[in-house]
Amino acid sequence: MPPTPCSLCHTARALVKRPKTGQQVCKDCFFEVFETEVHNTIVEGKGIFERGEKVAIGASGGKDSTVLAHVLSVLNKRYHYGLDLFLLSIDEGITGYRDDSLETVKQNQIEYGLPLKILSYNELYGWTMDKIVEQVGRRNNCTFCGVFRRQALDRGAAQLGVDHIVTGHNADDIAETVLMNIMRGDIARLGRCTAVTTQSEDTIKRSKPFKYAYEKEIVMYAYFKKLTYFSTECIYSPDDLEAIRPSAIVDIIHSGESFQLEQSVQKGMKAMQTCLRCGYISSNDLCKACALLEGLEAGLDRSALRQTQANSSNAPTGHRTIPMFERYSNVGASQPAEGIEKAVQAIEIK
Ligand SMILES: Nc1ncnc2c1ncn2[C@@H]1O[C@H](COP(=O)(O)OP(=O)(O)OP(=O)(O)O)[C@@H](O)[C@H]1O
Repeated sequence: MPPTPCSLCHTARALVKRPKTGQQVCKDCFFEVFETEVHNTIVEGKGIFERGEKVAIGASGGKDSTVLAHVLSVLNKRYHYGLDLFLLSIDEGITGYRDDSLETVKQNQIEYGLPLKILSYNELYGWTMDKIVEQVGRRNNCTFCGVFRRQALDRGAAQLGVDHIVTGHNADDIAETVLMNIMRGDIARLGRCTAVTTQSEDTIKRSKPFKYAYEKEIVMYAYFKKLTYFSTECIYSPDDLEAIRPSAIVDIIHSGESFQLEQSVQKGMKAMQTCLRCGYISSNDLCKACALLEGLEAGLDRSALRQTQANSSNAPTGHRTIPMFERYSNVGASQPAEGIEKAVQAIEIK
């Protein structure tokens, strides 16, 4: 059988079938469409960046944030965005996982020539995830990690004097979040989770340039570009987390986008304030991280999760606390794993 020609350039041999469109394309055209689609997401509407903006890339060393760092560096030069890019990594303190992935980020720092800042949970909260899991067990540890990471990224950005954080959340992640919010009936989050950029008063701007990028295509891009990334799943993630995957990813995102929040519902939603104890943005007297930390410090196990009603501005004597949040306090990278190779080979046209 003669080789299939690329459906875009019609000259080179098609090497892959795009998971997003089914088009059979050559490697160069795949790179080109992938990068152009990310650029389109970035410039759509008002655009997510402002010229000269300082932007921190949330860098975990995994495929998504590694490809994001690479593609943003490329697009920044190609389209003259004029961005000042940084890598920002949060070290959750997970032995045998984050310590290894941080080595990958350090390699990316050299490869992309971007400054890197690492901020650890230990430094910020006095707790590592290893210690938290020892105390609360594995079942609910993701709640602690998620709350702590969100705030740690904001604090790391503030220390860098950066006003904008971009993360590698992809279309599959967003589709999953849309479904979870529909199932939970969480209208407020449903409204927010499909936005490319989110920012409320006093919070650091967050954007997801990979909103429409399929996870499989991100993996393909990393594989064909031979990027250095870390491909192990978090050792504390529950086994069934990704067992159910939606197929019509973009359709789900679009259905989430079309949900409109009635004004009467919006009025009933809690107003944001700042945490009485650490000054971070919060909808309660204490932010979630301070409330969780108080439970941990009190020696509680899984019930620490329910201790979110604490509301005193003073922490109990002897408890560790989080430093005050100040926006402008301190202005101042492995081979693809076998599994990934197999996944790419499955969609490669032989
Ligand atoms: N420890 C971290 N430090 C900095 N940013 C992080 C960290 N963990 C996650 N992020 C950011 O949040 C995004 C989504 O994180 P998630 O845990 O869902 O990882 P993922 O889908 O495996 O992404 P990746 O492949 O980049 O690890 C990442 O792409 C990255 O931008």
